[in-house]
Amino acid sequence: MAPITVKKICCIGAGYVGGPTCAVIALKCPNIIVTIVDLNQARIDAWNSDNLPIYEPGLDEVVKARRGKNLFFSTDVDKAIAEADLIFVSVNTPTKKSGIGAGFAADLNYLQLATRRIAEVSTSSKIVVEKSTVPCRTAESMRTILEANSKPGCHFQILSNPEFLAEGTAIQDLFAPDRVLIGSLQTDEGLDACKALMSVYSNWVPTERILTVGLWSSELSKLAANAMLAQRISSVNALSAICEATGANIDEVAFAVGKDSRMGSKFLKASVGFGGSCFQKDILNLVYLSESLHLPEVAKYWRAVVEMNEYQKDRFAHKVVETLFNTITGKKIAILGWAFKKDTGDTRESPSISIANHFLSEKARVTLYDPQVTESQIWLDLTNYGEVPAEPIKPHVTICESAEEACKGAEAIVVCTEWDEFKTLDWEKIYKNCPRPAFVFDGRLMLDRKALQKIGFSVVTIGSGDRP
Ligand SMILES: NC(=O)c1ccc[n+]([C@@H]2O[C@H](COP(=O)([O-])OP(=O)(O)OC[C@H]3O[C@@H](n4cnc5c(N)ncnc54)[C@H](O)[C@@H]3O)[C@@H](O)[C@H]2O)c1
Ligand SMILES: O=c1ccn([C@@H]2O[C@H](COP(=O)(O)OP(=O)(O)O[C@H]3O[C@H](CO)[C@@H](O)[C@H](O)[C@H]3O)[C@@H](O)[C@H]2O)c(=O)[nH]1
Repeated sequence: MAPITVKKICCIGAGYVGGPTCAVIALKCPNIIVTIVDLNQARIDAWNSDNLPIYEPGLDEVVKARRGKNLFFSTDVDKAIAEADLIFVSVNTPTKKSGIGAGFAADLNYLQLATRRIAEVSTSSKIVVEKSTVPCRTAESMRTILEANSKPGCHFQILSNPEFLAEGTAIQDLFAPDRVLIGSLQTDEGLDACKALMSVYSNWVPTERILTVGLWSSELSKLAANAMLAQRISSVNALSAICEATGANIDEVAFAVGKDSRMGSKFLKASVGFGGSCFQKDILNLVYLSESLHLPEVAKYWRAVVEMNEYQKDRFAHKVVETLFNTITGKKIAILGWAFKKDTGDTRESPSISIANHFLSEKARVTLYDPQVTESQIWLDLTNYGEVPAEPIKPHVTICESAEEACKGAEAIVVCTEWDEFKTLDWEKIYKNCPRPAFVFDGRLMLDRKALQKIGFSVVTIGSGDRP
């Protein structure tokens, strides 16, 4: 059979993954027409404007370079599907909120609706690529849906091509990925489809970095990668508690451990806990998968990674209360950083949310500052998207335009996100405007502890105890 040439790509889902990934494909493959579609009109309007819907360093330049040339954003989902030879399905797969598996299993409703739409509007054969993170063997149900609803003569090949980009570094991750993983059925048709997708990536990714495996291995590798990354953070965070109790220092321990070439130094930064839309969701998904496969010990093992993360967030919030002489009622507490990590405006599962809720439940007055998160997003998070009434908390929360404003008069300054600008704040000036004793809680181990102590602050850091 002649090799399949990909000329038109459709990406369903213009979110944190679909947008950047397919914008980079458009940049690197000027001969391919890439159309990114979404049902959300406001999101598509933003992609077509000067104010992109997500903040990601380097993304503006990529989009501006190709938009209107071979990169298009549209809500006309059906047209883009019908015209494409290859379709990325990059829709959200959140944790189920109700029904069987609630709180653990992935909600595959968006994925299945998109799949059904592909079958219904396609008048020619297509390669359908699972880009969303899904449980192992999802491709099988996608195939059943496609085959049951397709028109005569339309054939679909399904590939798994999970995305490994991290927010905040998405563009550099996409430009130079550690690997691109493609899973396919090991049939002639499956392998041909795999070659077609490889030909897209090989426009910029070295061949040795494009890994081809079976479908189920590819699906499971994505969950496995996230579970093992999160496990490292929970391990280092568990050790941070031992450091605080013994006088050891977690940065020193992590440095020493990470020097072992079998382990490596990355992803060993103790913190207030991991956040983001993926780690917790994907581990819970793995827990559910393990339970469904009657592997309770395996499920218990992975669940502990999430439990340790909850413990770390609670432990940090408790430490603030304890240090402020066991009460923060009526006290002003400044939270610096609302995003789940620096260089993104994304707040999904951000530890700042749990920590702020903890302070509010203790009746503190909370001031907040984040350089990228909008005030309306902060309110959505604080009210759990409208599930918690805003009125009772409104008088206790102030969202500020700068870190300095948030810190003015605060009895404690709590750093929750490692934004670079927090390192270079005018800490002397901030100190002058704080009541005494003035506390800084560094939940990211990012500030110069000695310099702050010299100014007069009492500094409490995750993973370093007071014992000499
Ligand atoms: N965010 C990340 O860093 C990241 C990284 C790797 C993988 N992933 C995975 O990628 C997937 C997408 O994540 P995201 O963060 O981009 O989600 P997102 O919520 O930002 O974007 C998903 C988009 O899909 C749209 N959508 C849903 N159903 C649709 C349909 N039937 N037709 C058209 N549009 C539809 C939604 O409106 C939304 O805009 C998830 O499975 C996630 O686990 C995310
Ligand atoms: O040493 C570390 C590293 C990270 N974090 C925290 O862990 C969370 C996740 O960080 P990161 O993994 O950098 O960002 P994500 O965008 O969530 O990316 C993860 O999740 C994506 C979605 O599946 C995957 O594609 C990526 O490979 C995977 O790194 C954040 O709250 C970080 O602050 C730490 O606390 N310590």
